[in-house]
Amino acid sequence: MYPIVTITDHCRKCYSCVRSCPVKAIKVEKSYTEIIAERCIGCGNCMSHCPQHAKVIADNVAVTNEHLSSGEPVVAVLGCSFPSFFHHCSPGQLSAGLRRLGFVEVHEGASGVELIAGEYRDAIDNAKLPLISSHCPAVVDLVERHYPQLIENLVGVVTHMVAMGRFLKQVWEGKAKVIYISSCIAGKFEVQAEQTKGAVDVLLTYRELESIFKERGIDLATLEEEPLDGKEPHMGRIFPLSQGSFQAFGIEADPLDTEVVTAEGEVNVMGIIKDLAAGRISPKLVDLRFCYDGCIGGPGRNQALTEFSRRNLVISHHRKRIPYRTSQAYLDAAPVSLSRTFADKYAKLPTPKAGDVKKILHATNKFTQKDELNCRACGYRTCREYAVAVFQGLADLEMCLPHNLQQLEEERGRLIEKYELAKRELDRYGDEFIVGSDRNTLEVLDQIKQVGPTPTTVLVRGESGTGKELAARAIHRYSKRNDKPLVTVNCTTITDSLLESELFGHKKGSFTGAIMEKKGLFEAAHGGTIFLDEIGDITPKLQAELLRVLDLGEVRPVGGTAAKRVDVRLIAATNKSLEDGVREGWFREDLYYRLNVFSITMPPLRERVESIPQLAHYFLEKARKKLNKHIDGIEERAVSAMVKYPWPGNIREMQNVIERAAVLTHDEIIKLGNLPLAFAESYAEEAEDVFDLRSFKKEREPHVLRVEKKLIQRYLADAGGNVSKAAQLANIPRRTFYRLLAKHGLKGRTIRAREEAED
Ligand SMILES: Nc1ncnc2c1ncn2[C@@H]1O[C@H](COP(=O)(O)OP(=O)(O)OP(=O)(O)O)[C@@H](O)[C@H]1O
Repeated sequence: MYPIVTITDHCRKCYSCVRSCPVKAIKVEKSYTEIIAERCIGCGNCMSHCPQHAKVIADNVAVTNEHLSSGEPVVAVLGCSFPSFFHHCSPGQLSAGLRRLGFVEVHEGASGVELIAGEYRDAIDNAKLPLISSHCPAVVDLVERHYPQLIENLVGVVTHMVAMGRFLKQVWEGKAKVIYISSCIAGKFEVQAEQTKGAVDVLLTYRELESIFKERGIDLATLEEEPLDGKEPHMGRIFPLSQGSFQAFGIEADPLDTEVVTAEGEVNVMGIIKDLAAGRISPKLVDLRFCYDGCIGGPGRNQALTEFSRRNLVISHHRKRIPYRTSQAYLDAAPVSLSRTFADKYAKLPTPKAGDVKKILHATNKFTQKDELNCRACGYRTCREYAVAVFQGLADLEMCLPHNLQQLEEERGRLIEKYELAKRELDRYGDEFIVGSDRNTLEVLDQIKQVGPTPTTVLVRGESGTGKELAARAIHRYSKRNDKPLVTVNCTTITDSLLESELFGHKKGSFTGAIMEKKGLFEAAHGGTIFLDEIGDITPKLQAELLRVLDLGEVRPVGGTAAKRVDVRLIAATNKSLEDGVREGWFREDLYYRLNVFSITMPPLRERVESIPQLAHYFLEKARKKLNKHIDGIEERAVSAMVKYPWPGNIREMQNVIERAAVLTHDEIIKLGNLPLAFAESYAEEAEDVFDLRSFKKEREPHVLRVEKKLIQRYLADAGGNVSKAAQLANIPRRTFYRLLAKHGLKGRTIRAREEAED
């Protein structure tokens, strides 16, 4: 199993691991970062620096427990730095605890240091090349995986851990398992490496051991001390300290000696290795440890203690007397082979060709040296290093934070623009429909339904407030683009100079105030419809540009040369006569023909009189909702006044009049008195007409009656007073004739006789 694993759910891609990895052994996957096993040297930096604890040591607790319960003898070896971790108990108590777990013997790894000390002294004496110490497994991995040219410089001696393993296996004739307990992560690689395999069975960290004690309920500080096993080490115990290896190996070290160089910590070690690889230095021996503070600073160290305390604990352990029980087998043991070989494990990454890096830099908006911020947010030291990593498949383009921020900022701008557009639309129109059932309105609706689904440009004409914009919206709604934006622009509300940039966008710096590139409304409407209201008011320059857009289907941002393709349907509106414009020269004839492909004329409200009551109630409903006021309806007299009123401001005026009346009324009904004075006047005129009509009726009545009486008398006379005959002559029913006689107080023959007498 690989010694360091990623808990992918915990990884938040902060790139701390990328930043802290000295050898580019981290690959960025879609949602987490992963260790590249072939490149990793086990230094544990990625683990120590991960704020989310997403990189952890692979768990060896289970395998340890398996060995302990297998019935086979298992021997524990305590790494040299153990006193700086288990400082709440004595070594004897630790030994007792380990025995309780089932270990048959407990040794100190420091004895292994003393096993290899002689080998080191010999190697130095016989050195023909600058030697690199091989007791730090991270350094060995660094050379094997990244600087294979230095493999022959490595001292061909095993680490003290492997030395101990081999020694114990020999004494136990291979019948015991050896578990080494340490703070070193790289040691886990060494346990598995081909050249050192078999010496140690498991490398358990101090923390893992601590968790086993906890799990078993063993409190070390309360235990009776038990002796440790094997040969008691001496100077080997100071090996884990910074520069402790020379004393432990018995090598005279002079601080002024340039032949024997010692270095600890990533930066120093990397520097020396690079110098050696480049042939810049050639000392006799470089003694290296990848961890700062030597082996007491390993990734599995006790982090609650300072380096100073850890150092003191190791030194005081060295000075103390420790209970030991050394069996004869260890005293009689034959020497064991401590040599080893190394392998070339170099895994080459692809090298970018000329232009590859540039292409990647361009993709993250870096065109000049100044654009390369080298901010390290991606984890790489420079933008170029990062671009190379992208090329090598280790990093991806999304890791560049400044680029991401810029993109987000742009996206935010686009969203704000979209939001503003949508809000503007919603505020003004909501989901309004064309109301009205008069002949003219129905005709317009028919035209809208016909032209809507086609891609044809539409020119909507009509007086102000007749619903031209509403018609444009309806056309868009009936079109096949109704899932795409409808962008409306009133050409008179923006100054001429700004309108052009508003419509077509502008390049950064194209005019004062153009601090960043801006997309135009034509682009915002891409795929949908643009409605240009008051088209008769645009400048000749804009007319020319608009013609270009309509002819070529592309826009040219202000200050830019490159055109952008747009797919936009145009609906224009005007209340001006464009024909007059063409005649008088203020409107381009070619644009006029381009716009006037299909024209719809919105009738004025005075030509939709039949729909006035319906519209009035529709707007009352809207006002009621807007004002949240309880209003039942509109008084009959007020409706009549509206029907009579000429509505110069058309439907918009009606909407305003009703909303105003709804505000003013104190009753639950809108009355004539709530309408502007002009309505009361038009109502009074109508009332006067009615009065005149009545007086006419009054005047006419007596004349009609007189003529009617005379006629009846004549028919009666002609019929010789015979009523039936008279009715026949008059061609009306007899019953009706009798009613008329009664109405005028006449009688058949008597009438005649009297008439004759009168004559
Ligand atoms: N038939 C209708 N049914 C319902 N509401 C209407 C109708 N016609 C117009 N309106 C409303 O009247 C108001 C004015 O309409 P619109 O803005 O479409 O007119 P316009 O002709 O474009 O005006 P202008 O020429 O001044 O721009 C809007 O609130 C609109 O919703």
